[in-house]
Amino acid sequence: ARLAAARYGKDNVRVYKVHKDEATGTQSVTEMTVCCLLEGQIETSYTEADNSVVVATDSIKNTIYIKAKEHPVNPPELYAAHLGQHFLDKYPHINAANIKVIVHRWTRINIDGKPHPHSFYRDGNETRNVEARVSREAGIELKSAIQGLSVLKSTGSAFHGFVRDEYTTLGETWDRILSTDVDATWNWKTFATVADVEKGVERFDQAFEAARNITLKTFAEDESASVQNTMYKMCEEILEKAAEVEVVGYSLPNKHYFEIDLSWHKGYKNTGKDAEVYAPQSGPNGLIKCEVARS
Ligand SMILES: O=c1[nH]c(=O)c2nn[nH]c2[nH]1
Repeated sequence: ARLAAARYGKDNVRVYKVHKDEATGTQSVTEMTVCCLLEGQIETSYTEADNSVVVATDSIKNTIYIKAKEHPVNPPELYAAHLGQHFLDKYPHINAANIKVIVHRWTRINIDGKPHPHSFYRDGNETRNVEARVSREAGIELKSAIQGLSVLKSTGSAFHGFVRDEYTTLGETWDRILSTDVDATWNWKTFATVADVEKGVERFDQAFEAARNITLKTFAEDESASVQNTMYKMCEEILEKAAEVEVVGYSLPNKHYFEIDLSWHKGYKNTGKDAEVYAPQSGPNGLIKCEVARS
């Protein structure tokens, strides 16, 4: 037998960092969950119980905290680049670091119309994520994402004209509920160094805001003919907005809401244009994926 692939490290490292603006007394907080997996000349730790090549996962966890102390944790793309590059700079036998940063939402609470200086609430399970691969071979590869942004529209969605054959029972509809959990990703051009990531660093927050706003606006305003077509429009707009992004992808579950025929009860009308009471489905769900690149 031979070792075909190997990477190891620490997962589920929860990190919180506060920034205190002395001048205004305003405090800002960031909470994230980090995974960091290393690759390199570590084969003998698997094949020969040679631990001399192992940077302990406990040390990797410590490094995640130290780098959060030494460097900004925002944007997460910059923190991930600093963290990954550290392992290449410190350990000659480590050739790649695979990092995932999941940033949780702490949104500032507005009290009587005024933003509170140090109080926040979790407005949804949506997260902002970054996956970074920092390697000697390729440099810094960054993939940003929005995950878990649940949306629903009560109309403005249709689905008709699809294949009808002996396997088809689904009726055509010109007016349906559309609901999904947004999983949007955008891949950046490769950065050669951390300095290159740092130069024009505002690009990352701008792309995140653009991707989130385009997703919500297109979802709301598009007279959707299908999940496929609506998500394609989102990708086109994000590519247009973010010059240094090479590929945009979406993976959208179609979370179905079924009409309930209540005509058995006193002839109640509750289907088609009279539908008001629906049965939200936990599964099965449609799952529609795409990746869109520049032509
Ligand atoms: O938007 C949709 N796309 C599909 O491919 C599909 N299949 N069933 N319902 C669907 N809705």
